[in-house]
Amino acid sequence: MAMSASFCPQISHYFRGRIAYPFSISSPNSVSFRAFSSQISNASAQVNEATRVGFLGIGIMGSPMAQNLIKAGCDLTVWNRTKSKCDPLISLGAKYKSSPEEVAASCDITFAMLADPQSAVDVACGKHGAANGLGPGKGYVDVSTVDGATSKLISGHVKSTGALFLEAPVSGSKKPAEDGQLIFLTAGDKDLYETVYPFLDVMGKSRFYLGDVGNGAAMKLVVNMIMGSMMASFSEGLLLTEKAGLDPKVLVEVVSQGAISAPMYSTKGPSMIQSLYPTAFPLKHQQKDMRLALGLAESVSQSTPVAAAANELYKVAKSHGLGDQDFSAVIEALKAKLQNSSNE
Ligand SMILES: NC(=O)C1=CN([C@@H]2O[C@H](COP(=O)(O)OP(=O)(O)OC[C@H]3O[C@@H](n4cnc5c(N)ncnc54)[C@H](OP(=O)(O)O)[C@@H]3O)[C@@H](O)[C@H]2O)C=CC1
Ligand SMILES: O=CC(=O)O
Repeated sequence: MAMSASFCPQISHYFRGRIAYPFSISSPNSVSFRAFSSQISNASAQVNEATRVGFLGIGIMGSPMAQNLIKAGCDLTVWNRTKSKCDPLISLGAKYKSSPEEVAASCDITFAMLADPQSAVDVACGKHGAANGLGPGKGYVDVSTVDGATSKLISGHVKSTGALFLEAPVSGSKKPAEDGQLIFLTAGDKDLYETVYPFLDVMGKSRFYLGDVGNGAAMKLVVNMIMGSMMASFSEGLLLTEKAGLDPKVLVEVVSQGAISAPMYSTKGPSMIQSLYPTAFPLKHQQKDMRLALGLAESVSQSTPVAAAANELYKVAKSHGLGDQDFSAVIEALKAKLQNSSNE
């Protein structure tokens, strides 16, 4: 889907003290909407403390996001499949309910941060799922990374109750989640976007409103497709440096000073050199995102050979039991390939 965007800072305007940039995006496939981007500061984020907020899915991302909502003074109710992960939040003042349905029934706005499409659908639409507790005047905000079709399915269930729906996947990992520095890629009910943006501002540093449900999911998948390919390529570079008799630590330094510098190389490179992969973004989720991004590309008949090759590496890494390690462990799949070819 070839898109053209015109970015017009000269018509930027202040939006409740935050810098906001409206800009138009049109696509030959008939998508035409006004995207809205806003850069924000957590310090100025003001939440309505009377709003009852729910949070479903207390994993690597959900836990710090929920913690930031509590710190901002939110009346927060949490649920997680594995209840023990809620305990630290309960000790910080969160309430607990024993099903997504009960959380949604007792809250005005419910956020969900689930692993993948299946869990996002189960939690929203399954037995005792959130949709059973939703109704007019309520909102459901799914911040999980899923594909557009899944998001539309969840939206349909939510909206059939009379509630509003917003998809809002995030770019940014464990540390940005802890620091309230996530980037929200939202789409769906604009009224709900207007209601929840103060809560997004507590958890993030910027937000984009991208129009119809599916556009936020698609943007997130494109970003993660690029990220997955970058990490696979960086892994090849680290191993090639070593094979060529050079110091990979110097490669990390050289890369950090040039045009291809990216925080991910500087933060993950040193531990990758030591074969350490402390989990910030689980490899199984990166492979899920590559798979969903390839599905998106297929749906618009775009060839993505680089991402397809990278996806194969993530699949190999997963098959070696590395799914719960950080996605930088993809380098181990390349090491295994090198080992196999040197044995031949
Ligand atoms: N980690 C990262 O850097 C980032 C992750 N994301 C995306 O955010 C989402 C969450 O990621 P993250 O927090 O890292 O992942 P985790 O694996 O740490 O957490 C996943 C969450 O989903 C829950 N879950 C999984 N399966 C089910 C199920 N069948 N029914 C109910 N709940 C289920 C887990 O519950 P339980 O605790 O019981 O297992 C847990 O709360 C993913 O979509 C990921 O792609 C987006 C940006 C960055
Ligand atoms: O989805 C992962 C991220 O770092 O963003």
